[in-house]
Amino acid sequence: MKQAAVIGGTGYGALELIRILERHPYIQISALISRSEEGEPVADRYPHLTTLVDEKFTGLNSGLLEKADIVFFATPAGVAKELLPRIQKPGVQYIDLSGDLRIDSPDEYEQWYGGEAPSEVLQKEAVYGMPEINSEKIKQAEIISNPGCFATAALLGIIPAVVSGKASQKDIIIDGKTGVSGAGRKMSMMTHFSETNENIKAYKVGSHQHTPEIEQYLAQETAADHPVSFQTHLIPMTRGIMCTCYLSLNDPSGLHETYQKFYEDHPFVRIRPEGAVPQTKEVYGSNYCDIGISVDKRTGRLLVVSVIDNLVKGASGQAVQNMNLMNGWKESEGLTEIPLYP
Ligand SMILES: NC(=O)C1=CN([C@@H]2O[C@H](COP(=O)(O)OP(=O)(O)OC[C@H]3O[C@@H](n4cnc5c(N)ncnc54)[C@H](OP(=O)(O)O)[C@@H]3O)[C@@H](O)[C@H]2O)C=CC1
Ligand SMILES: CC(=O)N[C@@H](CCC(=O)OP(=O)(O)O)C(=O)O
Repeated sequence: MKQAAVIGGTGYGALELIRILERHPYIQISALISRSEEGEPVADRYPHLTTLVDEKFTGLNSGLLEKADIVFFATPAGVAKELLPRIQKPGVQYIDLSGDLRIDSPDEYEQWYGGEAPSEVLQKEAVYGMPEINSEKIKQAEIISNPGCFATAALLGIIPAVVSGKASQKDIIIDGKTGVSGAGRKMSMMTHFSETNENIKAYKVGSHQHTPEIEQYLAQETAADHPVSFQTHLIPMTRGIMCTCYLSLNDPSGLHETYQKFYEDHPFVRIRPEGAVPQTKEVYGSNYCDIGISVDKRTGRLLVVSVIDNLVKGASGQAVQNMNLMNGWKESEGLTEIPLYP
């Protein structure tokens, strides 16, 4: 049994971690750390956890953090890069759900995230936690930089076609759509019911922070560097991300087999039958990324539709998948939840 602590205890990512970790066979939660609800019984604040979670939220300095073998940062960008070096202890594993450690170039970090880039030492120590492309490095890592939610759906959708050379890495278009829980629990006009209900809006036009992440890890897989066009839209639903990706085809033969082969050893990526496209509801509450591919013969383009639950495969589920690999446990331990339907 290992002890896990979660920092940022009252956010959606943390609450999703609690949901998964409470049923994980090798994990005991030793600390749920909150600045805003310190001392409060978790289940009083979040009644869906009644009779399931006995712990209280604690402060950062309660002493409980020191007992943890694994520390999750479910905090906004800017927190882990400051706090992690202050609490870091040898032998403890750290998994950051934020974007702090995902971008190699300090200039790019500052351009897309704002604020000062993390220290080079910390950034270099962190391994990008996308098990489908990086599992060997994850197994050796002590610090994991958990991928962004859109970046997860987009990269898993695009990589097999581009790495195999079946589609071009140039001129890729990614149309991303997300439910409102992607914005976290904090109040904002962006996610106000009246502003989102019966509405669709494009946001962060030309400035989404996952753009350099998608470009960087695509480049790492192919050794070629090309910009992508990436645009996000807010949809009136709670959970779910869909990335519809448009790529120019080089060779349409054997595409479906290429995708199946690429993910044959990866339990959380499911390739739909040829021509079929997945919907966000079909992965709701689960750690799956479902991918559908279709060839548009008229335009010579490949259409890839990739869906995830932003809080599971897009955040906390993928974080637990990484934790499993880091500890030599079965990759799917604690993550076998079947999607909720309808
Ligand atoms: N929501 C999603 O779908 C996804 C989120 N992420 C990333 O995961 C992280 C957590 O996201 P999410 O849970 O949605 O965010 P929330 O805004 O819901 O929660 C973040 C929590 O962090 C704590 N917090 C807020 N500000 C600070 C601060 N300045 N210092 C320390 N703690 C702070 C708060 O908890 P408390 O008051 O209890 O301390 C807050 O509830 C973010 O970096 C987010 O970008 C990544 C992928 C998907
Ligand atoms: C609706 C909404 O605002 N979604 C967020 C999701 C990304 C996120 O959570 O941020 P990280 O970069 O830390 O992963 C966004 O588009 O920025």
